Amino acid sequence: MAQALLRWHDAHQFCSRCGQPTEKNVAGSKRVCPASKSIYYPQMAPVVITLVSDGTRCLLARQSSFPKGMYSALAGFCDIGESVEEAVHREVAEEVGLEVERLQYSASQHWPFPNSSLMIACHAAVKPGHTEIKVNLRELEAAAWFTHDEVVTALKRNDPYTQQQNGTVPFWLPPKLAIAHHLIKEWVEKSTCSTVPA
Ligand SMILES: NC(=O)C1=CN([C@@H]2O[C@H](COP(=O)(O)OP(=O)(O)OC[C@H]3O[C@@H](n4cnc5c(N)ncnc54)[C@H](O)[C@@H]3O)[C@@H](O)[C@H]2O)C=CC1
Repeated sequence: MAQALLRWHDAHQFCSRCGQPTEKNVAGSKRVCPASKSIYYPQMAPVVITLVSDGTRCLLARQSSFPKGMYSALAGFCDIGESVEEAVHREVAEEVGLEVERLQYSASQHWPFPNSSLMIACHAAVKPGHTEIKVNLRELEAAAWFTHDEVVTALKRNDPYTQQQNGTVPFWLPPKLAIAHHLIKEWVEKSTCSTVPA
């Protein structure tokens, strides 16, 4: 978190109104422009991350920039004016063409990479009978439904690169520090898909 704050100070040394240098306050919680009197506060971008389930399987996806074999839950930045619920519906529809319902908040996390984001993690159920994935190839490389057993096995893979066979890295999941890991583990442990209220 400290690094994220230092990066923000570094990138906000000048006033965007008048171009004059800004000054950091003693606590480092804001910057002030002595010329225009403008005050600048560190910013965090809200991001929704959603684990979609069809009752027995969960949907995981990967971007081409991810390490080989790694799949995660669907994530995306909230647009201005959007609620968390609206962002979840829009992101899932945009990325995999599915409609979701019964959203359930799970947890949140500050994520400093590449800039400060507030990750808001939710579970959601796909509309019954409408599970066909249409991968948006501008955003994702692949997306698929994974069974409970497949996810349990993947969670146990700490170092997938040592387990590769014929040069193929097996399916693996984000590390423990990522909220995506928490969301997936929660789904496995509590069978969240079946406990989401009807
Ligand atoms: N902690 C975790 O478990 C996870 C964290 N993440 C983080 O969530 C964030 C969003 O994930 P993705 O959509 O996959 O990221 P992404 O990096 O693929 O960004 C998608 C698009 O959003 C745009 N964008 C970048 N910053 C923005 C901002 N502040 N506001 C609005 N749009 C912005 C970019 O131009 C890009 O086209 C990333 O920062 C990623 O690192 C993603 C998955 C898991």
